[in-house]
This record gives sequence, structure tokens and C-alpha cells, in this order.
Amino acid sequence: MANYADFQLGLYLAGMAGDTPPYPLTFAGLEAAAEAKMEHRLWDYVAGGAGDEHTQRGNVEAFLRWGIMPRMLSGAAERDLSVELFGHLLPTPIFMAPIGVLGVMTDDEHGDLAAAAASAASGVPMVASTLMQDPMEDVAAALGDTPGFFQLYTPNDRELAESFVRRAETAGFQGIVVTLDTWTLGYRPRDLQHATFPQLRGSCLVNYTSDPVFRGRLAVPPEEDPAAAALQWAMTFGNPTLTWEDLAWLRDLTDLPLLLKGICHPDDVRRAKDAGIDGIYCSNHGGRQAASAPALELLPAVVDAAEGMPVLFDSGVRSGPDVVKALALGATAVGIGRPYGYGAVLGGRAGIEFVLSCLLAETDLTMALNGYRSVADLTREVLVRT
Ligand SMILES: Cc1cc2nc3c(=O)[nH]c(=O)nc-3n(C[C@H](O)[C@H](O)[C@H](O)COP(=O)(O)O)c2cc1C
Ligand SMILES: O=C(O)C(=O)c1ccccc1
Repeated sequence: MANYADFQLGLYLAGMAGDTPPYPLTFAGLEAAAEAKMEHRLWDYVAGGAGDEHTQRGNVEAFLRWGIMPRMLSGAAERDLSVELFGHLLPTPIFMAPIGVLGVMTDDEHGDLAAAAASAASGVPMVASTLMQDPMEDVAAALGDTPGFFQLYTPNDRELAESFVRRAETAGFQGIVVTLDTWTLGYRPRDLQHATFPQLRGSCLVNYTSDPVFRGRLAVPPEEDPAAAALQWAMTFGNPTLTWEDLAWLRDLTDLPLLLKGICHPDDVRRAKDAGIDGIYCSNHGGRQAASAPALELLPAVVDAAEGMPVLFDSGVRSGPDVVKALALGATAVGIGRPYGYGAVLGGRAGIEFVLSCLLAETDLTMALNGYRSVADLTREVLVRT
């Protein structure tokens, strides 16, 4: 039983002693501070998205169309924010979504390790991207007792995919999240404008360049010719021909819980279930991939089709009330993307921990003041259309 509202009290007490909060307290504030600090092209890459960016704005607006029904005198003085996921009792219902350039978003260019350390300290799980600046083995080792998940971008080279999954298992990750919505890059005008594609410039490819299968595909070691390694990465990164028929192969790769990221249609949920998948991750990639793909609107039908199978959700979560709303619509756990990324930009591990603490304090207080004691209390009846 945790009381994240103590975090708020700590901010008041520190403020009265003359210490103002170290980082902004709102998403708008985080965005502005991160933009001011970041190299312009990387900022556009992280903050931007597909097309006219209506999709990512729509993600945020979708939350505003719901309100939370307040209930009084319900004895919510103590809250329990814990959830169970694949046999792990997690202290909070949020997790860090994979961010494939996190590695280069911190001053020291070890953003992946910063997130892993924040995960170890907070108990908030991290879904570690295939695209990291530190090898997955080091990241997994830094997670401490907090369960971590490895996000797989399935390359068009089966042996390489198999090597990634074997390494993730050996490293100690507790599940594999296969991202399906990025088999090719979305239409991103900001990045097209500056020709920004960090991985093509060699960033965050360490899981590839440290992999024996990938190295075996290169004529010269990546240390001697990084540009050739980046080109080889570009040729192997995505697999446009992957279909439902390949799921049996993916399933056979591991006994770990296997989740599919980017599933938003109930029929796709049922197909995943038939293929022996353990969890669904409903997301539109933060509005970065398919333009006009909704996310939150599709969550209830995904949850219904999942029939009890865990459903993770991300895209547009910016505040504690957003976390509560996604849980009330049936998510088992709620993913945070850009907000913790901006925390990483502003303060590395400390910045991430601060952003997560703010989100959790606000989630906790939203439940408290509206009269809900546990995540189990958050059902669809809690929400009202506004
Ligand atoms: C800069 C950036 C890089 C991302 N890289 C990955 C990635 O490597 N793998 C992946 O599955 N999703 C990736 N995503 C998508 C996130 O996991 C998540 O779906 C999205 O950020 C959620 O939306 P939000 O940013 O509005 O919270 C990335 C998102 C951002 C902003
Ligand atoms: O930028 C992204 O959202 C992302 O996940 C990605 C990373 C590298 C190549 C393609 C997509």
C-alpha cells in the first residue's frame, strides 16, 4: 500500500524551505523545457509524428472526452495502485513505453541505463526498445528487482530475430513485446524536412552491432565501418512480409510472455489469442506511424475481445486522470511515452523518476478525491462522457 500523495507534501515542504521543484510539473512545462534544451532535429523527431500531427493531438483530446465520476464518503483514505501482470505484482499501474532514441536523449547518451535505473528505483517497469545505445544485457542488469520487457522490432532476418529473443531471455527480461505497427516508417514531415533518422546516422544500434548474427552479416566489423553497419541495419530492420502465418514461428521462439504492440481491432485480438499470444498492447505508436489511427477509442473493444488476457495501452497519456481513464476503460497497465522521455532529457534518471512520481501522485490523488480505493474499483461505470 503506497501513498504517492506524500510526494506532493514533500514538494510543498521543500518549496517552503526555498527549494522550487527541480523540473516542470505539467506536460506542457516538460515539453517547453525539453524543446529549449534539445538539439532542434532530435526535438522534432521525438515531439513530432505522422502527417499533420492530428493523430497525436487526437490521442490527447480523446482523454478529454471522458470525465471521472466523483463518489463521496467511500473511505478512500488509503489507496492501492498495484496491478498484477504475468504473475508479477507491480506497485503501480504504469510502465515506460519503448523509446528507440532514449539512448541519445540524455546528456551522457546513456538514456537507456537511466531509464533502467529509474525503473529499479520506482518499480515502474521499462519496455526496453530494440533500438538502444546500451546493450540489452547491461540494461536488464540495471533493472534490479523490477521486471523488464524487451521490445522486438522483428528484422527480415529470422536468425537475427532469434538471436535477439535468446539474448533477451538470457539477460533476464520477463516478456517480449513485438511491435507490429512499424514495419516501415510513417510519413513524418518534420523528419523529412531535416532528413532526421537517428539510427541511419548510427545512433542506438548497439543491440545490432553487439549481436553475433548481425556482425556475421558485415564484411568489416561495425567499429571499423559504422556507416556500413547502419546501412545493413536499414536493410534488415523491418519485415514488410510478416503476416499472421509467421506468428507460430514467433510464438515458438520463447516461453516468456509474448505481447503484440499495435493491435487495435477486436478481430486481431482474437487472432492473436488463437496464435497463443499472452498479451495485447493497444497503441497507435503515439501518432507517429499510421495517420488517423485512433487509440483510446478502440481500447474498450480490444479489452472485450481479449476476454481477460492482459491489455496494455499507450498513446496520449499525459496526466494522472489519463491513467485513471485508461484503467477504467479496461487497460491492465498504462504506458507512458514522451512524458518520461522529456524527463530523461531534462535530468536523466532523476528527471525520469520525477516525471513518474508526478504522474503517480496525480493518479493517486485523482483516485482518492473521486473516491476509488483500488484499480479494481476503476470500471467503465466510473467514466462519464463530457
Ligand atoms: C521518440 C520515440 C521513439 C519511439 N520508439 C519506439 C520503439 O523503439 N519501439 C516501439 O515499439 N515504440 C516506440 N515508440 C512509441 C512508444 O512506445 C509509444 O507507443 C508512444 O510514445 C506512446 O505515445 P505518447 O508518446 O503519446 O505517450 C517511440 C515513441 C517516441 C516518442
Ligand atoms: O520513431 C519511432 O517511433 C520508432 O519507433 C522507430 C524507430 C526507428 C525506426 C523506425 C521507427
